[in-house]
Amino acid sequence: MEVTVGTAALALALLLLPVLYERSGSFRFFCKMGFYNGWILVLALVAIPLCALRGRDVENMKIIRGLMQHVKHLYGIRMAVRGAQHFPPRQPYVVVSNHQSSLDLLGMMEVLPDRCVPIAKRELLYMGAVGVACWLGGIIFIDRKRTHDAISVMAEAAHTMLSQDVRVWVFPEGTRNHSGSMLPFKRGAFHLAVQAQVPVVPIVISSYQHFYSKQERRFTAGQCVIQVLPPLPTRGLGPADVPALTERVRAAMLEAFEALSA
Ligand SMILES: CCCCCCCCCCCCCCC(=O)SCCNC(=O)CCNC(=O)[C@H](O)C(C)(C)COP(=O)(O)OP(=O)(O)OC[C@H]1O[C@@H](n2cnc3c(N)ncnc32)[C@H](O)[C@@H]1OP(=O)(O)O
Ligand SMILES: CCCCCCCC/C=C\CCCCCCCC(=O)OC[C@@H](O)COP(=O)(O)O
Repeated sequence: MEVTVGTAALALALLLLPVLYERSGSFRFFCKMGFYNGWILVLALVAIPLCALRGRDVENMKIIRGLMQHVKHLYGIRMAVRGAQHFPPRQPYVVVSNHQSSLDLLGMMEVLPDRCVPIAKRELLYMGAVGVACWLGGIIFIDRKRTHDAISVMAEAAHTMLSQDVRVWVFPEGTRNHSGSMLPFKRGAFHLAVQAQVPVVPIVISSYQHFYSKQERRFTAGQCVIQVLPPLPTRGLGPADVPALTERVRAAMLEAFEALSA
């Protein structure tokens, strides 16, 4: 008898789910975000054996990028890339981009250059299969609670960039920012570029506000623009130039962000 009641309750709940999905925006939002994270987990499980053939290697980012590129279609997100001609050919550089949400992964994978790895918070490493896939992809992990260690990792990255022809992608805001603008930039990416004497390539992802809002629990189909801005050279610059370089790049990115998101 208990089993029958339980089964009936479960069946009723399952029948109600599509109604709830149709009627409740919040429920839809959580389903979509849950699926996003779950699907990335599944993709990571696919990526691991493929990447493991090479071991930890930045070339594995091509596999990760390839596996991620269909995800935007599942959500009806159209992405337009502008300014791709600004990527310097055949040399290391530091990409800096704004960071609104974990959806930025979609934009990143849309334009991620070959041999380019993100710098990520250490916590990602502990996300099960996702962490393993990131590690195999050569992603550089930093402990944000230990400034000194993070700076050492960045200094090491400057050597790796030059010795192994690697590009690095940094979110200089240092955290996701849903405010509709940009946080002040941390200077790590710019120290890195100056230490390696490589250009900074700013990338701006337009606001998601018209199709995605965490606060309002709204997530519909939509469109976003990914704008690659002209690179800024750092040859001849030293540590004293880093604050001005940081502000210059932020000002250019903010201007582009406001224009793209208007
Ligand atoms: C198929 C599916 C598979 C899986 C799916 C694939 C997943 C892809 C994953 C993508 C991951 C993306 C993840 C993104 C993130 O995790 S964002 C968060 C982590 N990133 C950052 O934090 C980068 C930005 N932060 C910085 O640059 C910081 O400066 C940092 C280096 C981290 C240090 O931060 P903090 O402790 O807060 O200190 P300050 O920024 O205040 O800096 C202190 C002073 O040190 C100077 N400084 C900074 N860096 C350097 C350096 N490299 N060399 C020398 N000096 C440095 C800085 O200027 C400060 O001094 P002043 O105040 O300027 O005098
Ligand atoms: C054994 C443990 C199992 C744990 C399983 C967890 C499963 C999680 C599955 C998928 C997660 C997909 C993660 C996508 C990565 C998004 C990158 C990102 O956006 O990181 C945020 C970081 O930039 C800034 O972090 P904060 O805004 O400071 O916070």
